[in-house]
Amino acid sequence: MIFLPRIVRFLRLECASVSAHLRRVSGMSAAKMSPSASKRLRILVDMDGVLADFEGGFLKKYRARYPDDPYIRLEDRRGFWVSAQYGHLRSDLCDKAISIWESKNFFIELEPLPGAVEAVKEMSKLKNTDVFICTSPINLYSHCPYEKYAWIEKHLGHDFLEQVILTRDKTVVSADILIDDKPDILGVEPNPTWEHILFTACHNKHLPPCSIPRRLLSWDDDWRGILDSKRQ
Ligand SMILES: Cc1cn([C@H]2C[C@H](OP(=O)(O)O)[C@@H](CO)O2)c(=O)[nH]c1=O
Ligand SMILES: [Mg+2]
Repeated sequence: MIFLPRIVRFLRLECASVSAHLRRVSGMSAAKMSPSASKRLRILVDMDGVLADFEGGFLKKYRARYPDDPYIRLEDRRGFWVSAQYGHLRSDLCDKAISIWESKNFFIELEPLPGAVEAVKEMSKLKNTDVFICTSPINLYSHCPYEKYAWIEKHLGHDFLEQVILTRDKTVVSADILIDDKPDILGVEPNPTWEHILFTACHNKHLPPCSIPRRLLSWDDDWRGILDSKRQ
């Protein structure tokens, strides 16, 4: 009986060194291997342009509805607001562009961006990691908020509905990271708690590096490394 505490201590030390060894050989993140060793992270993941292909879905439906009007190829997109660039092309095209995302079924029918669903599912399973979808609805609320929830249920599962934050002002939400394709995320809070990671999209890929935050080029890029860098 007197040896029991020693045996327990020995086993604890052995477990710790085996775990450190496994981490070294597998290259696994600290979060996954050792929950107590790393900081808990709260991650906000934007929806349109990060999980759902807003730009691709828009162009497809715009061309189908207005086949005789000019359009902007995805490689020629500049600036976050689609309607602004269409309005510059020809003034009546601004309203035509808006009519696309104000239509029923626009948001629910958006395709997931490559790797997005897999990445968010994996991220949400990491130890010490809370993942929320943080998305802004359009003000015409007849379809968009409902369809955003329906999209999340369809692609990420019913349980993910617990993780949804609908807000027009992301600066008031507190988190460690916000992954978002909008270059300027402004609101009433001048100093949001999160670091903005700019998710590359057709409309922002030409911005000069000095004017923007850290980037995630796609879901194939090293999002795990970005999370780990915030746990230190
Ligand atoms: C009007 C417009 C909206 N959106 C997206 C951004 C918002 O979603 P999200 O916050 O998930 O990125 C939503 C409402 O503005 O539609 C664009 O991405 N480009 C546009 O031009
Ligand atoms: Mg977005």
